[in-house]
Amino acid sequence: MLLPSFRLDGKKAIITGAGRGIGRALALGFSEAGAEVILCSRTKSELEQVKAEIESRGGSAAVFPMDVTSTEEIKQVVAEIYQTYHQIDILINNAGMNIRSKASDVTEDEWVRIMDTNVKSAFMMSQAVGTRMQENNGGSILSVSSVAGHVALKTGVVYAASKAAMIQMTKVLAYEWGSSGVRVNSIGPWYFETPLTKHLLEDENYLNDILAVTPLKRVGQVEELIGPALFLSSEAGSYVTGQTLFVDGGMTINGF
Ligand SMILES: NC(=O)C1=CN([C@@H]2O[C@H](COP(=O)(O)OP(=O)(O)OC[C@H]3O[C@@H](n4cnc5c(N)ncnc54)[C@H](OP(=O)(O)O)[C@@H]3O)[C@@H](O)[C@H]2O)C=CC1
Ligand SMILES: C[C@H](O)[C@@H]1OC(=O)[C@H](O)[C@@H]1O
Repeated sequence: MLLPSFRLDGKKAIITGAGRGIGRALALGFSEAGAEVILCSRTKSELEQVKAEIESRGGSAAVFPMDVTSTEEIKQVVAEIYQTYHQIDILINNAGMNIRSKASDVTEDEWVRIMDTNVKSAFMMSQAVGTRMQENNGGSILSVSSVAGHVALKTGVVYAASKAAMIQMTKVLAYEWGSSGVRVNSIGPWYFETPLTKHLLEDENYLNDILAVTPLKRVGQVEELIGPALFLSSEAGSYVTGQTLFVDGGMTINGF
């Protein structure tokens, strides 16, 4: 059998920010691929809705509310998850936010909130889960960065710095943990329709600006991230680590 498997049967996957948007789509997709998904975010009601949707489709999910900006909460909830599951095979660091200020207007509070939510959380989750993966038989960590971590956008310098940090963190964790069978990768989306971007994409002029630099001439649908994420998290990506796959409709290749 030459074809690799995208199936995740018997695998256990933690997904942060799973209550809506990209995280919800990945939770539904990874469940359909056979994984037992562990749903984390602050809003328990959203997580319960996703759990119910997964179960209605015959899948299995658990809700573990968590504020990823709290390192203590990460340590406590990850310990609780391991008491229940004993082994985690996949971690998706998806939780994130943005405050789109001009550089000259950025406040220290904005810096802290964005950096804590987007990149400190991803590192602390990776450390809490990745060190346990090394003691078991390895695993896969996937962080959701952004094209903003690779090219200059008008969506905020702090957000861009946080997403660029995720890309470099991916490389160094992959470098340190490869020998113990832990693969570490990222995906870098361009615009996808989610609650985070809905108000932006409803602005016709802003949408036209996006389409003007997007070779595929459309924004992405969250379901289109499931395949790339599955590839990097499953046996199909077994020899891929330290990489960032931009899922961007061609936006990052743009020149003139
Ligand atoms: N949509 C897009 O176009 C793009 C998105 N991205 C990235 O994708 C990821 C998901 O974005 P998207 O789905 O659009 O965003 P949404 O705002 O739709 O969802 C964000 C998710 O993260 C969770 N979250 C936010 N803060 C915290 C926190 N402190 N602790 C735990 N969970 C938290 C939210 O739940 P709750 O508020 O209940 O905690 C929610 O489930 C982000 O990292 C974003 O930067 C990257 C490129 C493009
Ligand atoms: C492509 C970016 O990541 C996108 O831009 C924004 O303003 C949102 O924060 C999205 O993340």
